[in-house]
Amino acid sequence: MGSQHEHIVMLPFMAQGHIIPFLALAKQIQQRTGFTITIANTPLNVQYLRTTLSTTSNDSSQPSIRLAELPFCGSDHGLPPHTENTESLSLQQFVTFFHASNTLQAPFHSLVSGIIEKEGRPPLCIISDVFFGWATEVAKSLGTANVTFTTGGAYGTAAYMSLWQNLPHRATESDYFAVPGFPDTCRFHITQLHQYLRVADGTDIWSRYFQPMLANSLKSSGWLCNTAEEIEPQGLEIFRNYVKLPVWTIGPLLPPALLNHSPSSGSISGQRAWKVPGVSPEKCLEWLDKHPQSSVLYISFGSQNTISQSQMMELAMGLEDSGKPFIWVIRPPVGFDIKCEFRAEWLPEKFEQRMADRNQGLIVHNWAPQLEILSHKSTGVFLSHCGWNSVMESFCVGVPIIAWPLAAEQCYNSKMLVEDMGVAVELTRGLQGAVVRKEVKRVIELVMDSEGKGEEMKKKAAEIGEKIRDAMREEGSSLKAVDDFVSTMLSKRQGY
Ligand SMILES: O=c1ccn([C@@H]2O[C@H](COP(=O)(O)OP(=O)(O)O[C@H]3O[C@H](CO)[C@@H](O)[C@H](O)[C@H]3O)[C@@H](O)[C@H]2O)c(=O)[nH]1
Repeated sequence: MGSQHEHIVMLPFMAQGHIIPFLALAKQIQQRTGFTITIANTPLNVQYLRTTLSTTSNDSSQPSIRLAELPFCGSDHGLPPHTENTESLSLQQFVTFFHASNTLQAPFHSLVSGIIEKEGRPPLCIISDVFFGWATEVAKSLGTANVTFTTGGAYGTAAYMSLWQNLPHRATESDYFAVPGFPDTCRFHITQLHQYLRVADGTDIWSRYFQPMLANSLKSSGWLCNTAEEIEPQGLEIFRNYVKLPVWTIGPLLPPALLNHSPSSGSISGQRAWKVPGVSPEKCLEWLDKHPQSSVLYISFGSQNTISQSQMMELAMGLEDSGKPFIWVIRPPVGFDIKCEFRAEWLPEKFEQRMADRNQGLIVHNWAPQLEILSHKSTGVFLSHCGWNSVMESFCVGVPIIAWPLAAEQCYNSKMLVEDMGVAVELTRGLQGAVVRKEVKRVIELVMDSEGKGEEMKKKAAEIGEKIRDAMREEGSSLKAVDDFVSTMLSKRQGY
């Protein structure tokens, strides 16, 4: 399709949950068009991208995905040195990091100018993260188009945008409230708002980042959304009505090995660079091999969230009481430096040893080979914070979810999974949410014991998995949307 010499520049936000789908999108477009793609990011993220590209790719398209470094120095903004990704942030550093990310605008402008100088014309378009609203200004000043990519789903992104753009929210604890853009029958609860959003009024430090960023991204030429028409039709209707711009549903962007996975094909392997040493994929897989089919609960709160120490204790006790096998990825609890070493005191006395002796639990520190674990036949349920990538990865292999949303749009993802899709049960929400060992045990048993609710959720997860595979097939809706997006950009080129 189109000219081989077209060039697209991509700018993901500096977070694993954003970089991973951006890279998958770059590969998808590159393979379908032969265009050159440049992914711009800060040096450490570029290093990760380079390693991932060299680990996972054995095709000749590689040289056409270029990586460009944008200078960024965390310590200039009061952040610890080498802070370039949300995975290394403590909770209170997030807002500083978000504001600091605005300083990438000037180097990004220079990068795109340099490309124009070299190639004699602007790139076909800039695909920028929803968190880099200023990319619309860069694109406009350099005579190219800007398309915003949300790495979340449609429902979650629409709720997130509407809630930040329609401040304040002053419902009382018992109150449900309407959210502009959502049907009146679809009410949200105050506990579904992150603590920052509950007090935001447009003048606070969080609103001062989010409001202009979202307003700017609504000035782009259109949106790419990491979902498929078949997965969340209502969410897409709400999202399209909200942004009032073309929306291409090009996802969910998952590794081909996961999309082609079947229960009989065994766990997939080697999909990503190893970010932080936790435990080797081999050790996880060996451990899983020792457990019966669908018997293991996998627990992870994604790449940037964690829970409180008291919640961690209750979760551990509930797990032990349930007797179910589990793999639990543990990041330091709230209040501890995110880079600090694992400490046994976060868990009940001798918990890790006891779980190992009984072969009940495997604790993984910081980062696990998630795709390998989810695609293993022994994994039956995922206790997840409901980051969109985790949700899609889980359904792709037919694994239902116990939801514990923590931040960003996760509460809205969870709401849709529980209320509209019936594919998750919510254990609790946020850092303030009550977690009691008895309830942990009850919910685990409800979902993991094969009769009734658990069985129904598993069936629904597998159905969504089928929809994902359909959308991502050659003639499927999502690949058609990629082609349509590229054709639209090519036909618009003359207009810029
Ligand atoms: O130990 C780990 C932890 C994570 N991952 C991978 O990292 C990604 C994490 O993405 P996601 O599940 O979406 O969670 P977050 O990292 O929290 O993602 C951020 O970005 C998402 C996409 O915009 C949002 O939906 C989330 O709310 C936001 O927190 C997934 O691909 C995981 O497979 C691993 O491989 N190993």
